[in-house]
Amino acid sequence: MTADGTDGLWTAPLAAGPVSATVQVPGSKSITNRALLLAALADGPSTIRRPLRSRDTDLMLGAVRALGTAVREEPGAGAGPDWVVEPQPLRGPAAVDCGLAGTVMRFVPPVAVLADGDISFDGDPRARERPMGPVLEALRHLGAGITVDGGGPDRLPFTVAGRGSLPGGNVQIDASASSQFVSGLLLAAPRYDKGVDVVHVGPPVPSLPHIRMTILMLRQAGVDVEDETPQRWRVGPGPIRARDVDVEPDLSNAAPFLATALVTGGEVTVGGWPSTTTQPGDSLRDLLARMGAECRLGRSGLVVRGRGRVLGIDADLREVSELAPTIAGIAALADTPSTLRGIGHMRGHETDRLAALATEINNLGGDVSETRDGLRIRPRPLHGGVFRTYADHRMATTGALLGLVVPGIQVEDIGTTAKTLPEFVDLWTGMLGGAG
Ligand SMILES: O=C(O)C1=C[C@@H](OP(=O)(O)O)[C@@H](O)[C@H](O)C1
Ligand SMILES: C=C(OP(=O)(O)O)C(=O)O
Repeated sequence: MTADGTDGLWTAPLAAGPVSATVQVPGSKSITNRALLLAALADGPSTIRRPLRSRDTDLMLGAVRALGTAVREEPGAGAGPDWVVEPQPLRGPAAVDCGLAGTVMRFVPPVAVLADGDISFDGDPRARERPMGPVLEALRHLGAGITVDGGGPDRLPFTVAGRGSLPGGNVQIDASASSQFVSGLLLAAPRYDKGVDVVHVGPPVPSLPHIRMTILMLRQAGVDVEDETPQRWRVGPGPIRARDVDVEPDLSNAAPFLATALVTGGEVTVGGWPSTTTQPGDSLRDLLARMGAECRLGRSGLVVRGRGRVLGIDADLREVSELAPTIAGIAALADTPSTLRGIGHMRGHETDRLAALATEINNLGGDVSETRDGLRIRPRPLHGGVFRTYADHRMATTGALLGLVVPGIQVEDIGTTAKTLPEFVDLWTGMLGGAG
């Protein structure tokens, strides 16, 4: 069933005027899923406060529980319960459903090698196409036994033969398709006999802030991590200390809400914006300012104000590709052209996001072309129509953003936002309730 309960199409609400609102976005997917995994590997119980509840985090919860970890809910300060995680010896056999979650498919196999039995992995049809090879090759090199079901290329579905331990050590990896390949190895590495020494060899690694997030969370858990040499990360063996984690709001999920201020000439505040963070969404302050907004970080949160003009941008988004669909949506509504670069790896995300954005914006009358590693966007007046989403939460929120100012946009499968933000429709319509 879809949000409108009828034909699978959600009529995106048009903003009646400049939108003025304050929005609280739920917790970060990336922090929640790292915290869950580290808690499952830790030396004692811990609490995750204000975790994100969404499809991706439920899948990670399912994965750690399948491996034997006890997780119970407890009333907390957030909208939903906190999670109390009690690590247990990791056990197999078990089956892990990755859904379409990159964090589950890339972070859990390096942990599954530590279980005492076979752990099988599968996911959505699209998950079977997402890049996995370098992770499986690296794990085999570090001593793991992994068989791809059906004997095909290194993709889902596959089975990890958990043997209770892994030698670990030195490994080279091409992480140009996803930073998650590196993060996954680093998160499990303290529990390997020799830790790991990972060297990236290949074209640049995307989404480096997410690797910095991994390193920070490991260090906060008392793990020895060296990252002084570019493209090289070393994690020493040793305990992962149990620690309670407060999950920050998901700053990437804040993007379409803040973009609303820019494209409607209004003012939107996202509460609880951290003063320092490893989340790539913090770059919105710079990106939205370059596109014409005024951004102010204060006690109430991040305040973004539109000033009537929306400027195109020439930006390398390699480090912050989670923001690219929103930036592309703003660019399609701008007064001047944009070039988005450094995001070729987005062809391996929930869908081929470069193709999807170009196709769907062009279907509304836009002029977007794909380049080798990005998009060129020449603004043109858009018209209504169906905006297809390809099971991609960020396509869905981009369709909603365009629909604020282009009458008659219908977003297909708005429910796909449940991947990281099940409350999207409520938050969106709540935000517009304040439109003047
Ligand atoms: O480690 C993480 O939590 C993530 C890393 C990034 O992946 P890529 O490096 O594949 O872009 C990001 O796009 C994804 O949404 C979350
Ligand atoms: C790329 C994304 O997700 P995943 O963690 O599945 O890679 C994303 O959320 O934009």
